[in-house]
Amino acid sequence: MGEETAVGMWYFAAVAMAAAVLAVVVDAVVRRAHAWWWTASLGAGRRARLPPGDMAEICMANGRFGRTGLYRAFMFSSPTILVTIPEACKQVLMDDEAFILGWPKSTVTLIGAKSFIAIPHEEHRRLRKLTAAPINGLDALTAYLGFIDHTVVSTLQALSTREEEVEFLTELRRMTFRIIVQIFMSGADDRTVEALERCYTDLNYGLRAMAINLPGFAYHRALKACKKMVELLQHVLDQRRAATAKGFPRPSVDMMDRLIKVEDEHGRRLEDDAIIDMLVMYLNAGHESSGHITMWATVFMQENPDILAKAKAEQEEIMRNIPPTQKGLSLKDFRKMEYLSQVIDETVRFMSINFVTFRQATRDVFVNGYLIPKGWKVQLWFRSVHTDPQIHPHPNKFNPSRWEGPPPRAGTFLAFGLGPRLCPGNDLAKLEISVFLHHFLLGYKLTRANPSCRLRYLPHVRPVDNCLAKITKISSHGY
Ligand code: HEM
Repeated sequence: MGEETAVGMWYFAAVAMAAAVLAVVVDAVVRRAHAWWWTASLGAGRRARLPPGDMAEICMANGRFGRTGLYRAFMFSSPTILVTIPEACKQVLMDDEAFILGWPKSTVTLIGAKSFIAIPHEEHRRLRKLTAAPINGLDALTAYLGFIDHTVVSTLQALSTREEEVEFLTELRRMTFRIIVQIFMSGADDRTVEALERCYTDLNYGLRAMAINLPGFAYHRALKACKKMVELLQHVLDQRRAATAKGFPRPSVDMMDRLIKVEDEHGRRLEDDAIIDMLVMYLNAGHESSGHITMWATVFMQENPDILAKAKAEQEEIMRNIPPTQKGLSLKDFRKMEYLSQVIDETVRFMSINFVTFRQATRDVFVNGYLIPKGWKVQLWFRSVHTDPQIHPHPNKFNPSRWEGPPPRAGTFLAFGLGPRLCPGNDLAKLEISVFLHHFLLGYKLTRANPSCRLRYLPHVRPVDNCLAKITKISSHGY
């Protein structure tokens, strides 16, 4: 190497080093400027009560600042408190006066300004009571059990007769979508249901994507899907109103009927756009998570022969006790599925499909001794709670038996949330997932095309091949 080349290399290395140092210094200055900008107005007293953190755009909370459970950061252009421990999550989730929802604007645009994620407190309570009652509690769900059972059986039959491999997740999302559509707008024609289902695929990719409204971006496609969905739902609503005006009797009351008829204390009814936003939200929340969890529970059982054998034995026992005259499953049978229920709880813990949720403080609040200032956003990290070894020993082990015994301490299991915003579809979700697993365990096998397929984490964790697999019927077991 010539002397000149060596000098050149040293020079290059020195410049690179200086650039790196400068980047670190600029980064530190920007962090301090951020921190100063957002905290200066709080005054020294309130500032001193803030949780640790440095208002950087991304905060490596737990590791960097010790186990305080609350950290401050700067996310989605807002000063934010991240909450990662059960007691603090519980306090925030239970208090819907001090903490309203705080979803990013881009999410509200997609899900609807008149849906639960954006309507005022009182309106939320009123509409939640109306819509949650028909799907909450096992007695209310009796009305849907026959349809769920029938849909599951026909889905599995159809999948197992397909020569080629199928995208198991896609098929499950379709199945759970058909179930939620039946509950919310029974009798919708197949073309509308399929068109809506396609829209939801685009909507979901956009929900947790960067809000860039330019062709080629997921958010742009999601906005287009939303527009189409509103048109489709408006058409169904118009048809429903026209049929009612002509006096055609409805075979049974579904959620759309309830939303059309409901009146507030002044006798006012919901406008069409409010009904549509509610439908957009419920149809979305009502099928995506259930479809994903059904897939993961099936996959985990296939991957763990002991768990599969135990779950199958429980279902065989239930089958032995079903009288020959009974058609399909009953709620009594479902109540006996104790181990299967643990498998589902473990799947929702293990996958934390809804890994984070968003709130905003309406006033200064102290949580775990730290101040959450008025107006600041709050992110509740359910995944951190579910993977904390001090709460769930060996969190990376899929172990349904950890749910044996008394119910978990409040706040340690947040898969369905908690408090006034607790998922109103939790019983429905568990019922439909159980019915699917019941039939699957008794008669089918899943053979994945790419068992160690790479995962995609947003919007929900899933294999990139959507769980491409062959479904084989291995026994007819009474069905
Ligand atoms: C395994 C399946 C499911 C999981 C893991 C799940 C999870 C959750 C969680 C964590 C929340 C609370 C969010 C928060 O506090 O900000 C929630 C809310 C909600 N879920 Fe579910 N969910 C599931 C199935 C369903 C189903 C089947 C429905 C439809 C009937 C549904 C409808 C909703 C609605 C409407 C909300 C908003 C409630 C409100 O703001 O008052 N979910 N869900």
